[in-house]
Amino acid sequence: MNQSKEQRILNFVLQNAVRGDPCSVIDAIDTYCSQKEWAMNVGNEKGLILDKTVEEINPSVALELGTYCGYSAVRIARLLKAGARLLTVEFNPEFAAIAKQMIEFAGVQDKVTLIEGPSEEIIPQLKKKYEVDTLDFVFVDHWKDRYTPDTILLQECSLLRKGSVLLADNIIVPGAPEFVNYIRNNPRFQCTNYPSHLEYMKVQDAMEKAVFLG
Ligand SMILES: CCNc1ncnc2c1ncn2[C@@H]1O[C@H](/C=C/CNC(=O)c2cc(-c3ccc(F)cc3)cc(O)c2O)[C@@H](O)[C@H]1O
Ligand SMILES: [Mg+2]
Repeated sequence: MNQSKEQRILNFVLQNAVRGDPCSVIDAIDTYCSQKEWAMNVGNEKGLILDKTVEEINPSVALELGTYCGYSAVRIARLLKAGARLLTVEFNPEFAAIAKQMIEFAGVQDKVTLIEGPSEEIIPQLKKKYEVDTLDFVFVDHWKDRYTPDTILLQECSLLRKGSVLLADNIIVPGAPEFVNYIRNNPRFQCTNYPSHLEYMKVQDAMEKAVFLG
């Protein structure tokens, strides 16, 4: 059975990155996906916006919706302080298996809890099953039509506190118009738009930061 693109990305990392060096893993994925096969990793340009947001917040507990191959999980986890943790949710078993290996190779597995399952099922479990009180940071990068329902679900589950920060990818491409409308017209969120480009392309994209006001 021939390999998947995600398997080819992982193989390229295993052969070209340095075990235990998250930056080499990030660079290897970006090299492969810009030169060989495009893939929907947040990439290096939007990745820098993600880095700056994570560094500004310095979260103790972070959540990612949509792990895919683990590129942004490695990006986030490498910046977390001692004792801080990232919970990342992925419902495709094949992608979860790839991401698990990617996270372990990068050496950030002690900071990352990869949870296999759909976000709508996992979010309500975070408090009791995953011992989360509230989330300091949420990176939203899964199905674009799920951004709004999951943002509402996070609020319903009392997982956001005054100052919790959401950062959403792909505001322009593929776009999340319903989410943009919801979050920018919601008085409980303070929004900031960060224009950028689609990963590995010259196409315009953007990220949206939304601070929960409590
Ligand atoms: C059902 C909702 N709940 C979910 N719970 C857990 N994991 C979920 C969920 N949804 C999706 N996922 C996973 O998140 C990932 C999906 C991400 C969706 N992202 C995109 O579609 C996307 C697409 C593009 C893109 C841009 C331009 C194109 F021409 C083509 C594609 C760029 C991006 O940066 C993207 O993030 C997958 O790994 C999927 O299995
Ligand atoms: Mg994305």
